[in-house]
Amino acid sequence: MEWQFSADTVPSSFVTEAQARSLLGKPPATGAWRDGDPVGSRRFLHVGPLRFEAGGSLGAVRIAYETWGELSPSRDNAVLVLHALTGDSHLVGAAGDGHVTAGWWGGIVGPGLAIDTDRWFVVAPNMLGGCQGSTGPASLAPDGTEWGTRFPYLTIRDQVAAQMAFGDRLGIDRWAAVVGGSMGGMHALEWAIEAPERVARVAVLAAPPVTTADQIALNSVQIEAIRSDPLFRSGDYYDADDGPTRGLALARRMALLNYRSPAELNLRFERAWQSEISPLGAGGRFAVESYLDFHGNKFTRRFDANSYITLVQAMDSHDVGRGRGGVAAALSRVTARAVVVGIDSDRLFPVEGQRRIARHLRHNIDGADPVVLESGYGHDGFLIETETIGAQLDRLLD
Ligand SMILES: CC(=O)SCCNC(=O)CCNC(=O)[C@H](O)C(C)(C)COP(=O)(O)OP(=O)(O)OC[C@H]1O[C@@H](n2cnc3c(N)ncnc32)[C@H](O)[C@@H]1OP(=O)(O)O
Ligand SMILES: N[C@@H](CCO)C(=O)O
Repeated sequence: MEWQFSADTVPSSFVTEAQARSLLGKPPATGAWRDGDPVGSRRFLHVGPLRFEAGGSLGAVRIAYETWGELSPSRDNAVLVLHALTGDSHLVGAAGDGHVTAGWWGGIVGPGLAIDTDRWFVVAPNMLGGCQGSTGPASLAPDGTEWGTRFPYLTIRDQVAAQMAFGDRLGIDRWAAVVGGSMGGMHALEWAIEAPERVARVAVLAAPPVTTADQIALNSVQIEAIRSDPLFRSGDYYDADDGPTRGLALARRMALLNYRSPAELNLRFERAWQSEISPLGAGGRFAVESYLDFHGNKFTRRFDANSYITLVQAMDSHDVGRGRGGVAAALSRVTARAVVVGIDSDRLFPVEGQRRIARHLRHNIDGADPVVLESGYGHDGFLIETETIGAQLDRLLD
């Protein structure tokens, strides 16, 4: 266990596209990261122009993605895996540039695993608005500077529209399965509702049919934590030497409280006190505070604050029933064979949401019920409980 971070640590920030281009010796103009260019194990495709629900638009959109396995000659074995709020395209460790990283679903995707890459062609895009290669607020606009606050307001449906255009460019008319957890589960649900003819199977893990007032409230204090950091500079911080790392780290601490369960935190950290690194002499911190600080600070090195706000607001927009006659009517459009998984200790997206989804799906493999996993890990159980989550995906794909 490492203890090197304190609440006062000022971490180095997320690396923007402009900085990355400079490090790679690429000219600071927009247009690099051409279609098919590999960067590590990532590739890129451009789609667009796209118009968005709230009225904004983007002339061109870059989608970063990774794939595993082989597409069959009849193109009928493609599985789309959609990541959660702060995830990315990197499902499985790869040695693209000699650097091996674990990937966020390494226990689920791979040869002989639940999503068996000897059988399925697995595609994982980074979502529109993100900051791991796809176009987002930290990407360069046509004028060569970051979009920043000029980036359009996005909804979950806008992000799925971008994923559909991406699927078109890949030449995949129909997915053998669309799988997503948390925010990725919102996307998966939208796919199955909006384009039932393109989705043979769908897995919705730890995601709700609508983002509730309670969940919007949890998101709103996180957004405010970022905005109230003076270094946020109303969103125009890309040219500054320092950014809103303190506000972003605080937002992540708040979010983490909803990602884990009270029982886990109590069991794991108890009232343990640590004073080894205290800057206060006689002071110190509770171990759980140190844990939150650690994750808050670590997060600022991989995520952009404007992107975080864009994605959280997209989650707030989620309501499968909007303009479709309500939740039940929307869900009744789904023709895909489905599995819906909830986690009993999830305090972010409680099981009641998954019950509501399962109740209205015509081809849910468990009838009117979701699968409810018993796990102490809370919402993050869909990332941690790979054996039990894998078993449910296995049932769907069998
Ligand atoms: C699809 C997607 O959602 S992708 C995004 C998923 N990734 C994330 O969310 C990134 C943040 N990470 C996490 O939330 C978690 O690591 C998970 C969900 C991925 C995995 O959970 P766990 O295996 O339970 O990891 P846990 O939350 O215990 O974190 C472990 C880290 O906390 C550190 N830690 C644990 N206790 C303490 C403490 N008291 N003080 C400081 N640091 C601590 C550990 O040293 C370890 O550090 P490391 O990441 O450098 O190895
Ligand atoms: N740990 C996940 C939780 C949200 O589902 C993430 O950061 O994306």
